[in-house]
Amino acid sequence: MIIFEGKYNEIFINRKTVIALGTFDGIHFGHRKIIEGAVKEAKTNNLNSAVLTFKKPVFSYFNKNATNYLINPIDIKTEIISSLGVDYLIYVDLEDGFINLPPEQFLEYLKHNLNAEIIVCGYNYTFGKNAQGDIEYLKENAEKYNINVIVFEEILMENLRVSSSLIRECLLSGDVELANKLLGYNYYLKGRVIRGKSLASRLGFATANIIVDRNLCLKNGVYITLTHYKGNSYPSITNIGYNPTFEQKQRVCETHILKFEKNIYDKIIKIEFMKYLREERKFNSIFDLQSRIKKDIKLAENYFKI
Ligand SMILES: Cc1cc2nc3c(=O)[nH]c(=O)nc-3n(C[C@H](O)[C@H](O)[C@H](O)COP(=O)(O)O)c2cc1C
Ligand SMILES: Nc1ncnc2c1ncn2[C@@H]1O[C@H](COP(=O)(O)OP(=O)(O)O)[C@@H](O)[C@H]1O
Repeated sequence: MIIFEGKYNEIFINRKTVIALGTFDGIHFGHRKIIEGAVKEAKTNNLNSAVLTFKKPVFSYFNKNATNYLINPIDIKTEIISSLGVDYLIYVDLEDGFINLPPEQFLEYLKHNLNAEIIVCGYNYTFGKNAQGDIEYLKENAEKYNINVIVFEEILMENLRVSSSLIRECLLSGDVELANKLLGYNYYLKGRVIRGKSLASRLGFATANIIVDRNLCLKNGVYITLTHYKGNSYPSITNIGYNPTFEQKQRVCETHILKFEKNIYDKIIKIEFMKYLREERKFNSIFDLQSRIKKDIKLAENYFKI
């Protein structure tokens, strides 16, 4: 997969493309249908598949005070899109006027810069200045540019409409199980293990720490998780937040891997979130924190039946 990023008017693709359009935060079940649709259409018509998207949701660009808006960190978004067999991934900057393009210039851009033959999007896709462009506009006007439009209908799961905003709500309220169902995969984070406060010897539990974006829409607290390291997966327990007991400044994701004793500093780990257990709390002493973590570990052992 070739990745383009930056100013929209500096991006050019020579080959003819089928382009999936959307913000695709979460790359949930519905998003994957759209992207897989573009890949399939490209194969059938001997074209190249592309995804035109952004690194963060458009509303976070308009509302500079927005927090906790992001489902996927960017490397994970890229990884999932790549796994779907896409040829070109285009991350357009939100800062340089792209989202304010009048609808006809948007179509012109798709044709002249990105060589679009077919565009694929979801039923509620909007684009351009003040979201003036919608599916109706595309259907009526794309023909002038020799572009075919394929629209995917909404997807329901347990009578709920699968959407990024519903998944954000689930993750922010601790309902990881429902978020995982709607995503169609278990929510995960990935990162390089860094050095922390080196409290394991005092606390009795080693924790592998990775830095997380402060705007990830994942509720702070303790989770039952599955940690992947070097091709193996291990039951684990993870705290995400600011360690109020120690008044830490940085948001950290700390994982104690059960029945595991290895130095994994600087190694990449992947943490899959299975179940939210409790809020992060300020404890009066390390001893109190320690006995609560023992309880958390018991809960994880019961969950994994180990
Ligand atoms: C399962 C688990 C639960 C935790 N719960 C809390 C908590 O409620 N409050 C808190 O301040 N820190 C909590 N922590 C974080 C610990 O304070 C932190 O892991 C410890 O200070 C070690 O930090 P270090 O890895 O930087 O040395 C938890 C850690 C784990 C692994
Ligand atoms: N069961 C385990 N779970 C997580 N990390 C472990 C485990 N056993 C050993 N480690 C190692 O110990 C390190 C964490 O030790 P810790 O004293 O908590 O230090 P730090 O504060 O630097 O994270 C991890 O980064 C990892 O290399």
